[in-house]
Amino acid sequence: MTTIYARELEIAQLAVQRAAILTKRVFREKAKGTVSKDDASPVTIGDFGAQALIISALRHNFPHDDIVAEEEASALREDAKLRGMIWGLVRETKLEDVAAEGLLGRGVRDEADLLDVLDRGKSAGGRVGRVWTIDPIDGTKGFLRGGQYAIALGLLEDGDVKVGVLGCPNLPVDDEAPLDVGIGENQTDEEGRGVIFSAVVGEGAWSRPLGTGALQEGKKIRMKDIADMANASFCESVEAGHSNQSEAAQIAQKLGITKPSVRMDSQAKYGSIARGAGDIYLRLPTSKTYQEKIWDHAAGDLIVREAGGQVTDTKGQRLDFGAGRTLASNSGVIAAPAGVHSQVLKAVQDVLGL
Ligand SMILES: Nc1ncnc2c1ncn2[C@@H]1O[C@H](COP(=O)(O)O)[C@@H](O)[C@H]1OP(=O)(O)O
Ligand SMILES: [Mg+2]
Ligand SMILES: [Mg+2]
Ligand SMILES: [Mg+2]
Repeated sequence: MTTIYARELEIAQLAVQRAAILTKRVFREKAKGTVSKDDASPVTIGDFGAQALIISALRHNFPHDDIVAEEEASALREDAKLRGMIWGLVRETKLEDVAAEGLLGRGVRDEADLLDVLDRGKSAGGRVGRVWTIDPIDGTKGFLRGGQYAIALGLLEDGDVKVGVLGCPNLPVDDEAPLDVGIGENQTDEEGRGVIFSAVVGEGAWSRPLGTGALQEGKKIRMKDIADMANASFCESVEAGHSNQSEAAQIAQKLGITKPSVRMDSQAKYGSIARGAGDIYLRLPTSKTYQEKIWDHAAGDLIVREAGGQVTDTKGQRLDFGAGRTLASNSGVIAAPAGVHSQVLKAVQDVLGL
């Protein structure tokens, strides 16, 4: 199905699938080992564990590639209890399919190696060479409340996204399921939930069930054409601090959208519009100082574009993943089907006064 990035795609999907086994287990456990980071955002043993598993798979398969990952080990160096909990999870989490697990390599050796592995994600990124971006749990707040979250992995080459994988354990497998199935709180990993979206540049985007063994068969996904804006649905963050929801409502009204927005955590929004469950994703800056992180957008950006969408910031510029660890040259995100993107952008710019 794919040519030049076939191996990267396979390893990335298996690594995400294995990480999801760990995060689902943490979700079921009472003690999630939640600690607060410097910016007051939460991180759990699920975030650390998933990052360690993904990096160990990349270290084995692509030892020369750089990695930009959200988490780092400093909090664990001082905290033996937390470190021990994470090590236990990492050691025990394996894909059920022995051949698939074998492809991911030997894994993390011991607690000291766990810290080293986590700290391999400190690359500065940039415009040169191969750089993986990892968000081990995107939407940690969603994860904690039982809403949507995603495990996000992207491969950049010279600053461009070439491969994107999003594991969404709480989204319905069914690409036809309505956008508002699986949002809100206390989603459980009952039957019929858990999907992996993936894309390779120039080759399209796929969805497949998020399993626990070898990869299941994928289906091509496409965005829906919007024939009538009145029936379009748009999604945005649950968190009012992450995106300006009152401006988004004005933009929707200007476009003639009549349905209320669907609020969903994480890059599950990108996956949902890519498969046509929703139409438009708006993320409008709430502050002049917050810079979006590349791991929060790389996979989603490619999946939407390969499904027939266009993704820009509010200035109409493509997201610039070569700028470093953050999207320093961008402001906000507008993702929509290519045929209506310019119309949506114009409404955004009118409302924001750009
Ligand atoms: N002030 C902020 N503005 C925008 N996004 C933020 C802010 N603080 C954290 N984030 C990140 O926004 C993403 C969640 O997106 P959404 O709001 O669409 O669910 C997360 O990646 C979260 O990080 P994290 O990965 O730590 O959860
Ligand atoms: Mg975080
Ligand atoms: Mg994130
Ligand atoms: Mg995260």
